Amino acid sequence: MSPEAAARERPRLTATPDNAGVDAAVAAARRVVAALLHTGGNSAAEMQDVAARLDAVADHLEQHAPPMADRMVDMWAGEGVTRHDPVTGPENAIAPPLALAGRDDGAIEGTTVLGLPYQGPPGFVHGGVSALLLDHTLGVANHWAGPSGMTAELTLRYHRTTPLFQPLTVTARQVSVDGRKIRTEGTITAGGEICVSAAGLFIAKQVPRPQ
Ligand SMILES: CCCCCCCC/C=C\CCCCCCCC(=O)SCCNC(=O)CCNC(=O)[C@H](O)C(C)(C)COP(=O)(O)OP(=O)(O)OC[C@H]1O[C@@H](n2cnc3c(N)ncnc32)[C@H](O)[C@@H]1OP(=O)(O)O
Repeated sequence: MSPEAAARERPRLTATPDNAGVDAAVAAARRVVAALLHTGGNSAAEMQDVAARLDAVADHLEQHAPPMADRMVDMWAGEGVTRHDPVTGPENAIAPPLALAGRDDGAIEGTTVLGLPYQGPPGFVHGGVSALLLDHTLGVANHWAGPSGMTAELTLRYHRTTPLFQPLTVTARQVSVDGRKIRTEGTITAGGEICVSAAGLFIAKQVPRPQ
C-alpha cells in the first residue's frame, strides 16, 4: 500500500472540516491573517478601509453569537475530538491547522505547512509554536493510546531550525503509564530530519466539561 493510501485509511483524530459551516469562514480568516502580515505598499487610507470591513464582519458575528456559556457547552459537546482547539481545530483561525491520525503502531501522526503567522527566526518556525504543536499532539497521542491528562512538564529540544512553507510531520506516542504519571514523546520532522523533539509528563486528570 502506498504511504498516501495508508494515510487515508488511518483513523482521524481531529475534526473533519465542514465547509458548509463556520469552517469555510475560518479558512478565509486564516488567509486574511497571513495576507495582512507586512502587506507593504498599501496606503494608510486603503488599510483603514480594510479595517472597517473586517470590523463589520466581527460586529456581525458577535451580534449573532450565542451567549459565552452556551458556546462553551457547545464546543465541549460531542465526539471526543475538538473543533475549537488552537492546533487542529477547524473552527479556530489561529490553528495551522494540523490534521492528526492514528497509526497502527500506536503512535499518531499529522502533517501541516506553516506560513508567515508562525515565523520566529527569519524563514523559520517560532519555537513557541513548535511547543504548541507538540504539547497538543502529545495530548492527543495519550487519548489515542488510553489514559490521558494534563501537561505537567514539557521538555523540548530544538535540533535544527524548522522551516516555514514546507510540509512538517508531527508525531507522538505514549511511552509509559505509571499510576497517574503518563510519559509521552514526539517529534516535528521536515524532509525526514528531526527539527524538534519533545518529552512530556502528563498527570491523569480531567477538567470537567462545561454543561
Ligand atoms: C486537556 C484536556 C482536554 C480534554 C479533552 C477531551 C477531548 C480530547 C481531544 C483532544 C485532546 C486534547 C489534547 C490537549 C493537550 C493540551 C494539554 C494542555 O495544554 S493541559 C494545560 C496545561 N497544563 C496545566 O494547566 C496543568 C496545571 N497543573 C495542574 O493542574 C496540576 O499541577 C496537575 C494536574 C499537573 C497535578 O496536580 P494534582 O493535584 O492532580 O496532582 P499532584 O498530587 O500534584 O501530583 C500527582 C503526582 O504527579 C507528580 N507531579 C505533578 N506535577 C509534576 C511535575 N510538574 N513534575 C513532576 N512530577 C509532577 C506529583 O509529584 C505526584 O507524584 P506522586 O504521586 O507523589 O509520586
